[in-house]
Amino acid sequence: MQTLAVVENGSVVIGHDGLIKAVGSAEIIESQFKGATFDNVLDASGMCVLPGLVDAHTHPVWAGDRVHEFAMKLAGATYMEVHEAGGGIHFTVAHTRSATQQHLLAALQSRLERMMRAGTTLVECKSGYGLEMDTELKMLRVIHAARQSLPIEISATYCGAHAVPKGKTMEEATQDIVAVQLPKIKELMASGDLQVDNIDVFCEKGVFDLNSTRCILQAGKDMGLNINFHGDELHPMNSAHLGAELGALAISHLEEVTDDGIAAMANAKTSAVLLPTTAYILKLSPPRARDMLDAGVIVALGSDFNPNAYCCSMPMVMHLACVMMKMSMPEALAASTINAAYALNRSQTHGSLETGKQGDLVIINAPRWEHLVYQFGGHQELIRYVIIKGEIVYENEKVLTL
Ligand SMILES: N=CN[C@@H](CCC(=O)O)C(=O)O
Ligand SMILES: [Zn+2]
Repeated sequence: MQTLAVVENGSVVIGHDGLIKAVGSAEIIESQFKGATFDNVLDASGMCVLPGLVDAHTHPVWAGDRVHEFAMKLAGATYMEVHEAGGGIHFTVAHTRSATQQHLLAALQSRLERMMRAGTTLVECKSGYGLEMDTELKMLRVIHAARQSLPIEISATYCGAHAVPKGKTMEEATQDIVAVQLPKIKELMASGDLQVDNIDVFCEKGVFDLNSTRCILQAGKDMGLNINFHGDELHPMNSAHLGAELGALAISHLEEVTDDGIAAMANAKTSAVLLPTTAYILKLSPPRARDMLDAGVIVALGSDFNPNAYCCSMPMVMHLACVMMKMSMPEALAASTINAAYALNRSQTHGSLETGKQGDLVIINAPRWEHLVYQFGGHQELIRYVIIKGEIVYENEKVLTL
């Protein structure tokens, strides 16, 4: 992760199938493609071409913002105090349950477009503000519809165990998920009505304990979903051990992971999806990225976009990861591209500029790629083009000239 393969004076060729046909020295590629005709040629002289960014953790389908709770937290309330008082996830659940599918889709599309303008070309999107079958399905359908209407690529996650719904015990909620919700999702996946990739649980004191988490994740795995869950965020829960044991692809947060948990994840090749925005907003001690990297854990990053952490920008996440979690800029970029693709089981096709992979690019108007991390909040002026499968999905004519 420390050594990125930076090509000076490079070219990249993307075919009509959206895949990279060649990448490397411009001189070699020019002679290789002599006489070829191209639909479009972009002159990126003086600019940098990076792989499209991958956001490995978001909650982008919801109604009702929580700006009032931001004020409460600034005044000293903790995340769990707000949650236990019926706010937090419960507030968003009430608003999302009563929102129409159409309203949720319009909100999701505008958030995804915002992410795309910040360079994200592949994003994980969770359900989890329904906590009962109808609303969870409504959210998954909205994610499915966004996938069909926008070029940004989506990895969909069922997160019906995001909180214990009001009026149910944890055991009852677990039973409902395993015996009612997951079988229905399985049926809709089989008929092609839904495409769900991952299963998630918020494994936390006062939410889902280790046993319930195990039971839900195992049931999801049995129907072919990748395990990708919230663990060891506010309290050490042994989530890392559980994830390693179940063959989880990813565990998010991990602010409170133990040394043993880190070793178990490294051994099992379970990636850590670290979310600096959450630690920043909730004033948590930042996840121990350095210890994880030193132990050989596959570290990825995500924006954690949700009504608690309203951030759509992976460049800002990379900056925070460097400053708060002591990651280097190359590590932050690898964590937001190839490693984030790994967390979503897409590293064979996404996350780097290699022949045969998908032609997803971010082109910035700066002489060094590091500007994308360094210019905090400056991505709107820096990003010149965003390209997905060889198509320009965002073009910004107002880029700054340095
Ligand atoms: N920790 C649990 N879930 C989210 C927060 C969701 C919310 O507060 O609405 C997270 O990843 O930070
Ligand atoms: Zn989350």
